[in-house]
Amino acid sequence: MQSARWVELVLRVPEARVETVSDALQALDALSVTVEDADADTEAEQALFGEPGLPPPAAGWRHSRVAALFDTPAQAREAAALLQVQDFFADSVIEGLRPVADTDWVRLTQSQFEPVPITADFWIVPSWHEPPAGAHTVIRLDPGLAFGTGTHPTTRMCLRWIATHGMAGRRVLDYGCGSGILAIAAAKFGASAVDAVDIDPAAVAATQANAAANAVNVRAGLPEAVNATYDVVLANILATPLKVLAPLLCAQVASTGHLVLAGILERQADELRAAYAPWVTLQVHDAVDGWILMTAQRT
Ligand SMILES: C[S@@+](CC[C@H](N)C(=O)[O-])C[C@H]1O[C@@H](n2cnc3c(N)ncnc32)[C@H](O)[C@@H]1O
Repeated sequence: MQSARWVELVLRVPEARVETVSDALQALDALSVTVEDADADTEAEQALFGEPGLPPPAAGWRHSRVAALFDTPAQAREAAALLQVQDFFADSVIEGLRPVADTDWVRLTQSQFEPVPITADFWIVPSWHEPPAGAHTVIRLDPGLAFGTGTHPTTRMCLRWIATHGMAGRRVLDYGCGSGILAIAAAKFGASAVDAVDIDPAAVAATQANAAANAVNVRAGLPEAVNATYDVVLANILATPLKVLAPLLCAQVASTGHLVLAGILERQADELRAAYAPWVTLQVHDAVDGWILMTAQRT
């Protein structure tokens, strides 16, 4: 059994008061203050993020659960008593105190990232795990700043496509590379040259580091760096940017080359097909958890 190391004071606070209450908790010597959606997983839950390029539907949650960490229960109770007599606290509620165990945070985080199977013998394996028996192709990847640890269905579908479509000798472009996972997979499966680009410089740096850690050759850079055509162009972004990028991505697919698109929801298949129709005929190749993989081959 782990003993309680700290205590958390938990409050329910309306949107307009979150900043004031958080500031007051800091002033009352809280070690940390965290804010989450108090209505999460209920009918009252509201999305805060819109589609890319569109404004968010709301600036903040209607009600927040504010949790302030204190060293001792006495400090937490004293903070609660002081807050309760403030005018700005009138429409907030004290939900209670809860003990916080002294956890091994590194181990806890690591335990949430297990090896991910893509096919029977192709696995994504965090550096602190031994590769499973029978894993002939392994990408070593730790959760980091960039998207793409192999756990998201869109990434897994792209990886499965790469693993089952013979990359040997092919020139591959990973457009929107994130962690570089697709580029690294293409290189591991024998691609002769792999370029990876992203608008986010942190993703470019992550791709370079991850490629080096996996001992593969990937040329990573910003999108402006691309001026060639490829046998395979992979882009796991989202439907809206994919539609905008249609002419550019199609221009990068060589004759008889493949275009592989992910980040698309099932209901968006027709819009994507229409956006790419002037150049290629997209087809749904795979589907996982409401996401689809769309592919096309240039003639
Ligand atoms: C969903 S992540 C995919 C990462 C990785 N390729 C994977 O499959 O897991 C999308 C990436 O595309 C990048 N991105 C978004 N819009 C882009 C654009 N217009 N041009 C290039 N990269 C873009 C983002 O910065 C992000 O790293």
